[in-house]
Amino acid sequence: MPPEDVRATLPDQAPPALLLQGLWRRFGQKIAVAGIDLTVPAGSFYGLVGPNGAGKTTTLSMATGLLQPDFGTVLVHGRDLWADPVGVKAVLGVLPDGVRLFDRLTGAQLITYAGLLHGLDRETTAARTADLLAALDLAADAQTLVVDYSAGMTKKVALACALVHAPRLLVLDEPFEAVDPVSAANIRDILASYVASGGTVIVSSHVMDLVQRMCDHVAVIAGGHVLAAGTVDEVRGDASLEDRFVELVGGRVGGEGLAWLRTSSD
Ligand SMILES: Nc1ncnc2c1ncn2[C@@H]1O[C@H](COP(=O)(O)OP(=O)(O)OP(=O)(O)O)[C@@H](O)[C@H]1O
Repeated sequence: MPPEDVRATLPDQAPPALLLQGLWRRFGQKIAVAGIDLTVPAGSFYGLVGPNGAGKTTTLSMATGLLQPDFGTVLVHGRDLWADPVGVKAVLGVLPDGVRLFDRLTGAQLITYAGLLHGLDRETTAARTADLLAALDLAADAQTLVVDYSAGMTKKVALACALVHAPRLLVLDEPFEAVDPVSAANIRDILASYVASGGTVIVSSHVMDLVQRMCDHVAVIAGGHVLAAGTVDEVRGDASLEDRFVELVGGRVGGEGLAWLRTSSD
């Protein structure tokens, strides 16, 4: 068979889980995101790293339907998010930064609410809520109001809400912030098995070591631009991800400043 006929018999290549094309966003005079292009392959565990104020949260907010871009397109598994936000959000799980939750509900009620909102039936929602509370070590606090949760518990219950409908793409902004090491390890296991079963995770983090160990792809962004993107090995080369990050981003200021802060007089 000639090669072109062979190609015709192959299924179309699956689109990436997330494709960002030419995303821009300005807040007043501040350009937070200045033309970001990113391809997140389906089935990847993708890290998004960058210094404070780099534009990570703004990018992820635009990628998940929380913030309208000034320009650019967002395709989730080939579907235009901003053309069909309701349809696309059905396959999307989001843990936004600085989550505002209905915190007068208990943890169990909040996860149940998220499940029902996504159209799950009551039985499935109840079973998944119990599973998630156990997996995230929240079962003992299932009947506690979320307003009385600690920062880490709040993060975990928000993650449960992002997972309850078994999305195809999970977008997590700083999921490990304020979370204790045991819970973090449990969350990493949950995410690793989710990816192994075909799901895609994109996660922002400031912890380079974690991203290097956990993710297979990474993008470094600063000043609203992508500085480097690809597999973790491609981006870091022979260095650690942390060293490569510092090399790309710069900004080390040395220890000479703040002389007034030194307590010794000599
Ligand atoms: N609602 C807003 N109004 C005005 N400026 C904003 C707003 N949101 C973000 N910015 C600005 O846009 C830039 C990018 O912010 P963003 O929160 O996306 O950064 P980030 O990479 O997530 O930072 P961090 O790592 O500190 O969380 C910053 O300069 C920030 O001050």
